[in-house]
Amino acid sequence: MQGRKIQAEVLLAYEEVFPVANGDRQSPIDIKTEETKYDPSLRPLNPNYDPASAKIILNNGHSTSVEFDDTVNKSVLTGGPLCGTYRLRQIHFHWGSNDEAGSEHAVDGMKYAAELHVVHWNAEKYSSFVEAARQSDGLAVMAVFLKIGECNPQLKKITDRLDTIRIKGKRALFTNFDPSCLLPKSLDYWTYFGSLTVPPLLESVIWIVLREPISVCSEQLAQFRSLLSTAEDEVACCLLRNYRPPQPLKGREVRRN
Ligand SMILES: CC[C@H](CNC(=O)c1ccc(S(N)(=O)=O)cc1)c1ccc2[nH]ccc2c1
Ligand SMILES: [Zn+2]
Repeated sequence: MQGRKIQAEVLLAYEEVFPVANGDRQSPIDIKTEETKYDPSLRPLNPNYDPASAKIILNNGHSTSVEFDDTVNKSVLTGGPLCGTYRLRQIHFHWGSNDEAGSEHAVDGMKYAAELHVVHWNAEKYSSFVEAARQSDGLAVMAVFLKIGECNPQLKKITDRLDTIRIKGKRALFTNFDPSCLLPKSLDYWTYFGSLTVPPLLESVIWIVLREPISVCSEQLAQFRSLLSTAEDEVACCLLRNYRPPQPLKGREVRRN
């Protein structure tokens, strides 16, 4: 019982530091497909990425990300639920300590093995990512579920580089990469208003969750788990899981195209 008491106290402290953690539009959520609403005004998604925008692959201690040059409108997302042009900033992944869980969003209570996030910001209205991250329509994140199955040859371009960035803070050149290669055939989606799923949990994200998953094999997930959450001078600790559990919907609507 002692453990539970401490855990509750830690959780309380966390919510005191990040009151928004209890906000009205927190992410991720469990998408109850029967309650989603078809919206004929939703347009097709139109990702348009230039592989030359890819710059580096990074281990930031809580995930691995590929960072893109977001100083010009070279790689953008338009269409879908979005008004205007959202500029690609980075992609990153969430996974679990085993193949049974690891995605952040769930579908009718079911979790996938992992989840890819493609992060964009509203460069039409705001002058930087950090400024956009404080606005209710500042960010647009496309989420793609990773389902256990065949090894994914496109994902291999990323998992094959993870051994060069095992330690937190490590980065390596990573260019000539178009993240569209990680998208499923169908770009059908659900969309809702939410937040970052990592502190500072800012409520500035228009979420676009693709309905069709892509494949990943156990060996590729094991490579993600072998990343370290610790820096050079610290005792090595593997990044076994980095997903936030689903948060209360608080009356929000989830629309589908
Ligand atoms: C504004 C926060 C940001 C760091 N965090 C992120 O970029 C981020 C992006 C996406 C997601 S998810 N899982 O929801 O897709 C979670 C976190 C960030 C970026 C630059 C900064 N410079 C100073 C502070 C600072 C904070
Ligand atoms: Zn994420």
